[in-house]
Amino acid sequence: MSRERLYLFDTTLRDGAQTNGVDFTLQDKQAIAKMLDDLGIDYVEGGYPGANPTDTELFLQKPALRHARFTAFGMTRRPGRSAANDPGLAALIEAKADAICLVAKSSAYQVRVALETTNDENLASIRDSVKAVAAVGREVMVDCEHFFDGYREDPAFALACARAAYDSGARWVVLCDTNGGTMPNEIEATVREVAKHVPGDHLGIHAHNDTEQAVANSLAAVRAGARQIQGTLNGLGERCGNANLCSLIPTLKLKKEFADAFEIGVSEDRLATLMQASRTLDNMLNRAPNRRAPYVGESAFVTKTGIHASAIIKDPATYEHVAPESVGNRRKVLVSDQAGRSNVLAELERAHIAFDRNDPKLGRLVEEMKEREAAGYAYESAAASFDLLARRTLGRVPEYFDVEQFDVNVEQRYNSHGQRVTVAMAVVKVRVDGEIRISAAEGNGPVNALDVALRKDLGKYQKYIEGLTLIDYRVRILNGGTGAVTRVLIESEDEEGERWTTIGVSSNIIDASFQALMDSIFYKLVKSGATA
Ligand SMILES: CC(=O)SCCNC(=O)CCNC(=O)[C@H](O)C(C)(C)COP(=O)(O)OP(=O)(O)OC[C@H]1O[C@@H](n2cnc3c(N)ncnc32)[C@H](O)[C@@H]1OP(=O)(O)O
Ligand SMILES: CC(=O)C(=O)O
Repeated sequence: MSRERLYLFDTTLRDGAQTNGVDFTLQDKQAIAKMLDDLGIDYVEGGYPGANPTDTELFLQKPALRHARFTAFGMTRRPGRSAANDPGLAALIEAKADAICLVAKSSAYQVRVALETTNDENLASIRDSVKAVAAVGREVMVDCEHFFDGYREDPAFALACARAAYDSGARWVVLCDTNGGTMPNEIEATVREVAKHVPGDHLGIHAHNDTEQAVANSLAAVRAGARQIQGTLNGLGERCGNANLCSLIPTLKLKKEFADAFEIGVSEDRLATLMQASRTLDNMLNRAPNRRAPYVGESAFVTKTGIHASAIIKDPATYEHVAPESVGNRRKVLVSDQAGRSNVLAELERAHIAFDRNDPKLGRLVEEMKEREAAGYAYESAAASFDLLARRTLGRVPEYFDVEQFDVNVEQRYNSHGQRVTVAMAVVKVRVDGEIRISAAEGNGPVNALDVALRKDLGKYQKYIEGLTLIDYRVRILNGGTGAVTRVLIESEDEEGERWTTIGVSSNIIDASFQALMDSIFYKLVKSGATA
């Protein structure tokens, strides 16, 4: 059975740039355009030439794309002006773009209130603008702004706007749920009606996510006949965002209903780079990735419960709707108080710690881990500490050194300039190979002072920890009041760039930090193959 072509239009660089907190540089836009092209997107909307210097420059230096049509966005001519005499339209026509997407009002209310003109003038503006762009040989499409709200209020006028665009030569008439409040059933019914007047293979959908249904609305429009979907990477976009292409693309590729009926420009190989694309965008914008994002989020294929883990190990399909590798993600089985032997065995396997399923020590490890979790440990976030716990249960961690005593002091005093300063000092007494070593250090806080003193002189082990740095320190108070317990998580990195997290729990923050610091050093020694 032959499949119909469904076109993907990315507006990360235009609607995504309308997200508060997002500010692309020219170089960001060029790099993202290339990444979208590599992914197999059909249209990449770069921005609005003439609206700001970055976008104007982007369209002067049009990025060289191999597959995608580079698209410029802008308004139809202003009311009361001719198309030939409209500077905004002129800037669009002059832009180096393969396609031009014009935004036009398609709601009588918006025409009256926002444009302050008549319905007839709005229709004339659509016709004139589309013809002016088509006359210079560009592919033209029209974003019918507020289409669904407009159709609810005055279907004949909304349809007349869509028809004006199509009849004047628009390749695509894109129906926009601009305010993002339309429900999927209404989207489907409306697109079905519109498809009686404008052929479906000329209809597109642009959905906003204000009711968390932009993806569902886009799929509903496709069911009703639309053949172009507009969206953004990671769902960027004005207010609550646009339809998320990182959810839509795998759904279109992997879900039978769509995969059987449609072909998209993203190949299976490129689909496997989707998570990477999602992360690259987050990194560029300095945004923390959404762990719970479908398909590409860090938690999308994670399980921490014993019942699920035991089944996943037998067959991943028991608890996974698609294979994580298909989108470049991976399966993770975590160890926590919800875990059973299967989670623990999976984690041991990941850490290359040989453990016999029938070894009674496995039961002891699970029990000890659960007791510690009940006391406040959270091994799902501290795999290195779990690794040490498991090795210790097997008697495989040498007693490299012993801290016999430590002392931490925090003092506020005046410096020689008469300024009040807070100084932390730590002294650590360590026994290495039967020999006592005492080190002292100052730090910008008590934990820093303790860390520096502890790592100052570990005798024969010093060479293994020279490249060790602490890169993150997180504290959480687990229950308030006088009985509070402190959980400390420390992230470390070594000279090879490997990172690991260790944990400490105590009613005393210094003690909790000390446990996490010790685990970090011991983990590094084990990892380096140091012997006692
Ligand atoms: C739904 C969407 O996401 S649409 C995209 C929205 N994105 C942007 O607006 C970002 C880029 N915009 C800009 O840089 C500026 O708004 C510009 C350069 C386009 C225009 O700036 P200005 O000339 O200063 O106008 P301003 O922004 O104040 O107002 C927009 C004008 O466009 C008119 N307008 C709005 N939509 C349309 C349209 N589809 N066709 C014609 N004119 C329109 C408005 O009526 C308003 O006219 P007015 O100045 O006579 O009141
Ligand atoms: C065009 C557009 O971004 C919208 O109507 O939401």
